[in-house]
Amino acid sequence: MGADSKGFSYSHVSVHNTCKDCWVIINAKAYNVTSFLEDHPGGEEVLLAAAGKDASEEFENAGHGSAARLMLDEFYVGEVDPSTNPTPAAMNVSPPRSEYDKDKPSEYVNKIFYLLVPLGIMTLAVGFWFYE
Ligand code: HEM
Repeated sequence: MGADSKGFSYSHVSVHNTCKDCWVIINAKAYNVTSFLEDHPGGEEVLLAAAGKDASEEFENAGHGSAARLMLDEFYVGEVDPSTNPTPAAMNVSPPRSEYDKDKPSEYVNKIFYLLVPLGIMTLAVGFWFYE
């Protein structure tokens, strides 16, 4: 199974996930970084953790500079067909909001409420004090 006109599938890349055969996907391109594991300035652990997977986000988040981006060419093995991506995140589909996120607005409203109640009581108390 190799790269056809659409490139490698995600499942093809996912089998290259060991220290002796390590590929990563960055921006829909597959890179064979096996020979680079020991030399990677960010450590081999991070590359191994991303082995066989889409590491686009991790790559961007690590703040790689132009040197790192230029190095990518050295390890390029082919395009990856985005339609074979098993995770929706990389296909730019935002995941459904979790239960936790759904609670967020009401938590915020609660906090304002807790602040407003003592403030209201204080205003009333000061009002009574002045009008007595
Ligand atoms: C083919 C892929 C990669 C190449 C060629 C590469 C190359 C480099 C290079 C040259 C640096 C030194 C700093 C710089 O020039 O920007 C670096 C740093 C770093 N890389 Fe990568 N990298 C790759 C993939 C990754 C991935 C997938 C991750 C995370 C999962 C990662 C995490 C890091 C981190 C955390 C540093 C910072 C190290 C520090 O500042 O101490 N890298 N990488």
